[in-house]
Amino acid sequence: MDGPFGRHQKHQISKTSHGSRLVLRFRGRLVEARLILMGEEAPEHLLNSLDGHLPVACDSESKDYQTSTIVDDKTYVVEGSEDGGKLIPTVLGMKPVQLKGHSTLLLNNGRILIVKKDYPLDDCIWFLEVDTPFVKEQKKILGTEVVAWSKGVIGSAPKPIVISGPSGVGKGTLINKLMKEFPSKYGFSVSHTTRAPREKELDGVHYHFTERSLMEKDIRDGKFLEFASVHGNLYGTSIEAVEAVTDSGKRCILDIDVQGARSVRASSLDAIFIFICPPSFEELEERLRARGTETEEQVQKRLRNARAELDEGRSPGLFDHILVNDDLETCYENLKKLLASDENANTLYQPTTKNLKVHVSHMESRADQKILLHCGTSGTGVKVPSLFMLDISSLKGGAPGRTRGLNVYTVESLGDGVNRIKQL
Ligand SMILES: Nc1nc2c(ncn2[C@@H]2O[C@H](COP(=O)(O)OP(=O)(O)O)[C@@H](O)[C@H]2O)c(=O)[nH]1
Ligand SMILES: Nc1ncnc2c1ncn2[C@@H]1O[C@H](COP(=O)(O)OP(=O)(O)O)[C@@H](O)[C@H]1O
Repeated sequence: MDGPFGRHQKHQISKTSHGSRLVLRFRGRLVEARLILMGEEAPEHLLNSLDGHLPVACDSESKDYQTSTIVDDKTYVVEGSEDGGKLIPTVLGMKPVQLKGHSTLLLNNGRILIVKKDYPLDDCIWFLEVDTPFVKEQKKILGTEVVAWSKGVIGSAPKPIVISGPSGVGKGTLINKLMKEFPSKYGFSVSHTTRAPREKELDGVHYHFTERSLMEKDIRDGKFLEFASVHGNLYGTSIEAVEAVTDSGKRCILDIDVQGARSVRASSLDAIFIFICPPSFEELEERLRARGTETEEQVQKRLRNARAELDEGRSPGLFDHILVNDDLETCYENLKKLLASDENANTLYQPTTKNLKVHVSHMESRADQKILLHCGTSGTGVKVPSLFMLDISSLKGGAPGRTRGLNVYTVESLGDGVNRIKQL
C-alpha cells in the first residue's frame, strides 16, 4: 500500500528512555534504526500523525552513523563518512560534503529525503533519487544500477529559457541584447564544446573550450544535463552551468541546438522553449556569410543542417514559441514580451534563509507531505524560531542538480495546543 511518504512499511514503535526505537520489517528482514527525539518537543497536533512514515534517523554521537532505506527489494545504505556517501551503484550528481548525523525519509516518488544534522537550513536538505524517471533512463543508458544526488533548495527558481535555431539566425545577437539590457535578471549558461574558439571568443565566457576525451569522460560521469554532436563537434550543457546561474537568482538562458532542446524537454528541468526562424533560407545564408566566422566548407555544412533543424523546430510539441527574426528590433521586442508574460504567469516564492542562523537537529514527518525540522541556534544569542515546517508537496526539478520548490514555514507555539504557522 502506498502512503503519502512512500510504500507502507510494517513497523512497531516502542518507547525507551532515550527516545523511540523504530523497527522496520520488510519482506521478512528486520532493519533497526534509532529515531532520535531530542531537543524541543513538537506541538502535539503536529505529532499525531506518526503513523508509519517515520524517518529513519541516526545518531551523530555514535561511531556507526549510517542509515538504511529500503525501496522494494533494495536497501540503500548512506554512510556518514568524511568522503561522502558510500554507494555501490553509479552515483550521479554532486554529493553532499558531510553526512554525519543525517536522517532519511523515503518519499513516494522514488526519492529519499536526507536531512543533515547541525547544518544551516539552506544547506541541510538533500535528495537521493533511486527510482525517478531520470534514474530509470540513466539505468537504461549506463546498464548499471544508478542513484543520483540533488540538493534541496527552499523556494522556487525562475524557469530557464532554451533558445534554439539554425546557425546564423541571430540567437547570439538576441541573447546578447537581453543580457546587456537586464544584466541582473538573466545569466548565460556557458556550454562546453570541442570546437576551436573564434577570434573574439573567450574561454569560460562564450564556451568552455575543451578536449573531446575530457568532455566524453565528464559525460560518462553524469556531469551533463544534455549533449549533442553539432556540425561535427561535441557541445553540451553541464549541470553546474545551469545551476550556477539559477543559484545566483538569475534566469538562465541556454543557447543549444534542437537535439539538445529535445534532451532538456525529457529531463527534469522545467524550462520554456523558444525557436528562432529566419525570414527566408536566402537571408539565413546571407547572414551566415556576412558574419565571416566560418570557412566556406563550414558554411555549407551549417546550411545543410539548417534545413533539418528548421523542420524539427517547427514539429509539434517541442517548442513553446516560434519567433521569426526578420527585423532585429521587432524580434527582440517580441522576445521580451513573451518572457514578461511567462514571468507574470509564474509567481516565485523566494524566501531568504541565508541570514537565518539556525542549525537543524532532527526531523519528523507528518502524513500530508509536511516535515518538521527542529533547530537550535548557531550560538549568536539572537532569538530565532526553533521549529520549522517543510512542505514538499510541490517539488520541481531534481537530479542531477537541484530539487527546488520546497516551502518553509515557522511554527510558533502559542500555548493550549495552538500554533501560529507562517511562511518564511
Ligand atoms: N546541444 C547543444 N547545442 C549547443 C550547445 N551550445 C551551443 N550549441 C549549439 O551548437 C550550434 C553551433 O554553435 P556555434 O558553434 O557557437 O555556432 P553558431 O550557432 O553558428 O553561432 C548552435 O546551434 C548552438 O545552439 C550545447 O551546450 N548543447
Ligand atoms: N534580424 C537580423 N537582421 C540582420 N542581421 C542579423 C539579424 N539578427 C542577427 N543578424 C546578424 O546575423 C549574423 C548571425 O547572427 P548570430 O547572432 O551570430 O547567429 P547565431 O547565434 O544564431 O548563429 C550576425 O552577423 C548578426 O549580426
